[in-house]
Amino acid sequence: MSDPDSRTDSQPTEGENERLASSDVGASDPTTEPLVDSSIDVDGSAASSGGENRTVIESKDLDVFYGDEQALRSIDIEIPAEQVTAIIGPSGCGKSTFLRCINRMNDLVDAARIEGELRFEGKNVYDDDVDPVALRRKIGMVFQHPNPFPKSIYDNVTYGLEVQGIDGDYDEIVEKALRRAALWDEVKGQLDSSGLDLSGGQQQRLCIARAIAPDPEVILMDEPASALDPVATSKIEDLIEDLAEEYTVIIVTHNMQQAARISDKTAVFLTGGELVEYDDTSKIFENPEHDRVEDYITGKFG
Ligand SMILES: Nc1ncnc2c1ncn2[C@@H]1O[C@H](COP(=O)(O)OP(=O)(O)OP(=O)(O)O)[C@@H](O)[C@H]1O
Repeated sequence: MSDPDSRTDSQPTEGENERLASSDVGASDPTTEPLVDSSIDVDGSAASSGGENRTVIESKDLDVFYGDEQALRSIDIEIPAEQVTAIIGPSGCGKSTFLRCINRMNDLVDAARIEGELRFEGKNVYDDDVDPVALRRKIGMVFQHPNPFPKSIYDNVTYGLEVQGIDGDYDEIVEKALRRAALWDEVKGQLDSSGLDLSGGQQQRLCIARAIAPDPEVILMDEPASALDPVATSKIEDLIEDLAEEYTVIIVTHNMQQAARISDKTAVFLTGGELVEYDDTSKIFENPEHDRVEDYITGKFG
């Protein structure tokens, strides 16, 4: 086991809130080493054209270590565009670690070391010429606990646009993002109110609006509903399914019913950081290939 004191949990502490929220919308983190200047060509790559089920995220032989501890082992996966992919597995199997590799959030963890490839639109995001800030504009993130800034609802949504220097009609972008996050009707008369005055479920939808305002291609969600009540959870689940019409959504969840309800594909990670099975969600839940996966799905362990 790794030293618990050296661990930065996948869930941000209060003090890390702004730092991570800045990162979820692509802001530079001044507390880390300078990031590479050049930009990833995320718009023009040949890999970005293609039909249904084109691969957006692909890992090849991906290993992740925290110090001497290996958290992920030789992960090979191809994640399709505009679908919901769920990542499930018991606590500590590396789900959040994998998610954080995709938009290089692990750069913020000093002890983390990555080997192998993690491709976005065919480009290895760990190449020297990739700018993590540009990458995070294309790959937004939503965390377990809603983490709006202590700013107005409007400013929460525009935050990522400002830090990334994105021009445009902010009023229009804010309305579109809030509509997309199924929050507009509830907040349109109070855009100047603090985001912190919203309910937990509304705060999480505000964080989703903040993540989609810069117009990403991929949205990563780390247990986005686990801190919410059943009604708020149901709204977030409906929203996730809607978002997949336009975005590629990758969600870590402990809730197997949730994975079965909302995802198209499911990846099952098991203890030791292995990806044991990855397939259509119906196949994983109805007829998995591996006994260990069946045991996990049926609650024999985990
Ligand atoms: N910042 C860190 N420093 C050191 N070890 C870490 C760090 N983050 C995660 N780990 C270790 O890596 C392994 C995988 O952790 P990770 O949080 O990715 O698992 P998980 O499947 O998301 O767990 P959970 O479901 O409990 O959130 C665990 O052994 C964990 O202790």
